[in-house]
Amino acid sequence: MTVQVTGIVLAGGKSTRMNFNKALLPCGPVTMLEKIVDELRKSCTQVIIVAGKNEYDFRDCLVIPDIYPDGGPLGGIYAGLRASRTEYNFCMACDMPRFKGELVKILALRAPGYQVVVPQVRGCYEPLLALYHQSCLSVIEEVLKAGQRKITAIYPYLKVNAVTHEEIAEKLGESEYFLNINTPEDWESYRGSSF
Ligand SMILES: Nc1nc2c(ncn2[C@@H]2O[C@H](COP(=O)(O)OP(=O)(O)OP(=O)(O)O)[C@@H](O)[C@H]2O)c(=O)[nH]1
Repeated sequence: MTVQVTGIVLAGGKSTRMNFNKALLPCGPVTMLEKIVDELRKSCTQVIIVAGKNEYDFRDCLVIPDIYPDGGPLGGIYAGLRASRTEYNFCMACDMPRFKGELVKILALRAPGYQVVVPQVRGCYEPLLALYHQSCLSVIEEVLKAGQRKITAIYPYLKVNAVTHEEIAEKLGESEYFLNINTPEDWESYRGSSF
């Protein structure tokens, strides 16, 4: 990997649709959050969990609260970047059980010269599975202060490198690394396939 990367997991959501904290859903013997942190450790120098008001007890991880209450995932990215010591940071949701740490290395190779490196799956950005440079902070702050919560609202102001799913799959193999779980139905379907 050409650049050092901090892994930032956003785990401060309300999990309203699941009606149970998604980070704590069991994936085999561990929770979904533990599974993700283990994968991030394969590629990242440090892992930060932005917990919002939730409480997590993780050794070897920095667990921090949000800075913007009700800032949503964009606010979580902001808090994570503020706490990080590396220029590039891989920010992701806590509800993506098929995530592979190798993805961070694939995106990091494409980072030099860009502020955001984001997978594009079937033409759509995956903004909660992307690299963000520290220099995004001022734009994120402006967008949050303007009351916007959509992560992609920051993209028009930044140098964004979109990496297609096909390019990623060439290196990672065909996997649903971008799958995210929101509802009990999503969870049942995921469990019905495999961990
Ligand atoms: N730190 C932080 N993370 C958040 C916040 N809101 C959402 N997230 C995280 O961002 C990711 C995507 O969140 P969503 O699935 O859109 O929202 P959610 O609140 O978790 O779930 P719903 O209430 O069902 O919409 C998840 O990993 C959440 O834990 C927030 O305000 N702060």
